[in-house]
Amino acid sequence: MIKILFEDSIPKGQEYFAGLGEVSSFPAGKLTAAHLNDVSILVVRSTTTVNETVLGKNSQLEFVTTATAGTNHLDKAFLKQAGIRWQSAAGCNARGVAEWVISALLIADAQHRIDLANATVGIVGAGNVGSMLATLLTAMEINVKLCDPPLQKRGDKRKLVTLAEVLECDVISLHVPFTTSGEDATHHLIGMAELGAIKDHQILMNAGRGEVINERALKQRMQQAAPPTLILDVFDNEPDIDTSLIGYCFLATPHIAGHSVEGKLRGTQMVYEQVCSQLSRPIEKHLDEFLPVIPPIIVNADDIGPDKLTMADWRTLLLPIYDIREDDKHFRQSMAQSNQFAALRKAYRIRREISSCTLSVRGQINKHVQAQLKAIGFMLYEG
Ligand SMILES: NC(=O)c1ccc[n+]([C@@H]2O[C@H](COP(=O)([O-])OP(=O)(O)OC[C@H]3O[C@@H](n4cnc5c(N)ncnc54)[C@H](O)[C@@H]3O)[C@@H](O)[C@H]2O)c1
Ligand SMILES: O=C(O)[C@H](O)[C@H](O)COP(=O)(O)O
Repeated sequence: MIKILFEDSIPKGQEYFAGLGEVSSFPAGKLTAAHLNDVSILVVRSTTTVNETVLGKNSQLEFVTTATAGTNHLDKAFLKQAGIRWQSAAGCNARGVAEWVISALLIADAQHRIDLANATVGIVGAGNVGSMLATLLTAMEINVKLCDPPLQKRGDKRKLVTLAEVLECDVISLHVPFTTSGEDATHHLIGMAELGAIKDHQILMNAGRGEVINERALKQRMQQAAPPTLILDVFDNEPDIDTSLIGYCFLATPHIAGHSVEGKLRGTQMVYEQVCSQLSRPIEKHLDEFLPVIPPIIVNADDIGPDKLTMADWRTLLLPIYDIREDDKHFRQSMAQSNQFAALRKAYRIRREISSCTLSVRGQINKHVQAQLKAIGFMLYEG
């Protein structure tokens, strides 16, 4: 019987994989060659590095998949040379990250760090996360600029701008993978020169990978006069991060931007389907079976406009679904006691996405507002 090994941080892993073979799990981040005896299929998340050191001379492994968007924990060159196929859960948590950015920007607007209604958000990386973020911001009628040289070279039809143009935007939001080779490598993409160009009226956000910003240069910049507003979800060298960086952040969270219930379960669903395909088995499990239903959210039309949605209206609608300040507060308090980065991530709370929420509006809202609410992802109850 085929052996499937999965990381124990994969939500509903047992429920999804049971029946597809001889299934077992290993503790997140603690994979050893001993776990891999006769294993053909390995399913991980980003805290498990998969390389020659871990796999050793395992000849049985045929397929590795990660229930995450990022793939920098997989040594792709080694896997190719060893003849082991790999896949990822591309796009699984794009909405979760985009909603994290929007929650942060609504707080920054409330605290007069930015005038969001008149701001331009520059997005570096126009892939799944960057595109989702652009869609949601556009629904809120906020200007966006997208920068993605690799996609530009591949003929992407959207209007894409340079990194220099993004560095002039009111918000600079990073959504690139961590890469170390090629002309578009992202390691320290934001270094001394770029940080010097970012002024105190601007916001710098990173929910990509910590290594994309040169943290030494970042700390220097934050110690200089007129530093920008800094919002970080990811850090260099996780989980052993430089905790002093948190003190420079307006908002900081422990790499949970994509940890919505939907984002994580979508990841499991995607890798499950890949394993089914690998084994030529039918897909019998579906996401809806595992997603708890949320009661409708009821708002009064008068409390949200009703003819035009302001940033205050968006706060009324969106912060009850996800308020980043709760994660920021918990992160700061926990890290002040000891470095609990990994533990905080493991025990992350239940957080739902806008697109799982039905909105029931009491009273009349115009067609334009209805369209905006749908465009940001709400299901509208029209009973
Ligand atoms: N914080 C979180 O919870 C979280 C969640 C999801 C993804 N991520 C990170 O964000 C990254 C992006 O996620 P995604 O799902 O959008 O991935 P994606 O692969 O869909 O998109 C990444 C985009 O970045 C572009 N890119 C690569 N190098 C670039 C460069 N030098 N300049 C500008 N653009 C560049 C690529 O062309 C691609 O379009 C992931 O690789 C992962 O590391 C973090
Ligand atoms: O790359 C991704 O998909 C996200 O960064 C994701 O949160 C990473 O996976 P995790 O460390 O949560 O297992």
